[in-house]
Amino acid sequence: MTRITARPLTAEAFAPFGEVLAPKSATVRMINEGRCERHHALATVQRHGGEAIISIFRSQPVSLPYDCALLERHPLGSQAFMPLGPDAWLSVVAPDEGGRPGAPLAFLVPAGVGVNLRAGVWHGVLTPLDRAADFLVVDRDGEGTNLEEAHIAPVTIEA
Ligand SMILES: NC(=O)N[C@@H](O)C(=O)O
Ligand code: NI
Repeated sequence: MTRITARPLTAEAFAPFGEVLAPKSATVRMINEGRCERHHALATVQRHGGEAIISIFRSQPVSLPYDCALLERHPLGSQAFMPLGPDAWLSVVAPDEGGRPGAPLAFLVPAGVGVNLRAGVWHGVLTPLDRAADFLVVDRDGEGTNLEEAHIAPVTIEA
């Protein structure tokens, strides 16, 4: 079975798949009479028709080593995950190769950091680590099929 190691999340490494959602000095706009930093437009909500919605995902965890055998993508819209709790979590993504996922990559996402997956990006379903967790999720709802799943040869993700 293929084994991969979860790697630290960086904006550069994640750029082919989406954006990192974390305070970023380059985007700061001072608002509220100077009392608040607005970290502006860290990512864009993509949607083809339908509407952008905000949900909370209350997910059971996984633990490393984790066997990932199912990836999915949302062709009609982006999907952003922002943890509401104090824990680090795992984001699994993969390039597209002729309509199927290529070799997955696993990113360790620090506590308090989120990601926005661009429309059509292959990813593993939400994977909190070791403890159940709540995530704020911004994605697209509406007409059309916005979920495509791909069963892959299991990949074991290690710390
Ligand atoms: N299916 C669903 O809403 N969740 C997945 O898209 C996921 O990425 O967790
Ligand atoms: Ni998804």
